[in-house]
Amino acid sequence: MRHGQSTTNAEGRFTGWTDVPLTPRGEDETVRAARSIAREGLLPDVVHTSLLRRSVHSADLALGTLDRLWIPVRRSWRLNERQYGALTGRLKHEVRQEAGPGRYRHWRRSLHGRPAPLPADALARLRADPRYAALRPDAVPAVESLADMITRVVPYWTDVLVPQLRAGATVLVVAHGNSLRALAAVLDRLTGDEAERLDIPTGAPLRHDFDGDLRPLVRHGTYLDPGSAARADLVAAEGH
Ligand SMILES: O=C(O)[C@@H](CO)OP(=O)(O)O
Repeated sequence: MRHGQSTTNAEGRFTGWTDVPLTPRGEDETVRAARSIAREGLLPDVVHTSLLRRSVHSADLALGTLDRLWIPVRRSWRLNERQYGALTGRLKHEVRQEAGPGRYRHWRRSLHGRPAPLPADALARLRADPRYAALRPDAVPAVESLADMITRVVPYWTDVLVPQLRAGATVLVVAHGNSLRALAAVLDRLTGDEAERLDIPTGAPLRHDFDGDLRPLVRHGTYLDPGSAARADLVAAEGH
């Protein structure tokens, strides 16, 4: 599940690694999402979040609603949102207007598109953030493409999520639009075109069941709430 709506989502800004809170609507989305998880009988045995508060808080709200605040939690920078570099904090509609629809789409959704990097002072501040202290400084990126994100997410899938799934656990990942696109690219074995067309709405649980070889039974998974596909189209249209 992607976190609930954040303050910068509501403003229509690129967010990336900026640590912004949820809006009241985002909190509400997350509680509703947890209710659909409960209706589906999918009580998680373990939860994973990024190091950003919109993911952490969404997971807490969901687990609180499910009365599962006690389950093991693992947080990782590998699940953080994509580093959007110089686009961080910018209004999407302004960027689209300045750069044109083709470049905007290339930067936002293509496999290899990378905008300009984060300015040096902003990168230095991020690298000094105590939450990234255990990382090699160059692991905190100045900008990332979706392909870079896939490289970042693969070890988490292989070393952390796969062993839990193999052990039969129901695993809840509460992360971000682009870290979840990267995870979907890995587990659904998406082509570049498919990854480019994938948009993930906030607070919409997406269910994946796997066979013994960890291949998804339903490619692309199934949204618990049937209205989620229409909400994904709204994400695609952001900035238009
Ligand atoms: O701003 C961001 O970090 C992401 C998610 O909110 O935006 P986009 O959907 O445009 O990749």
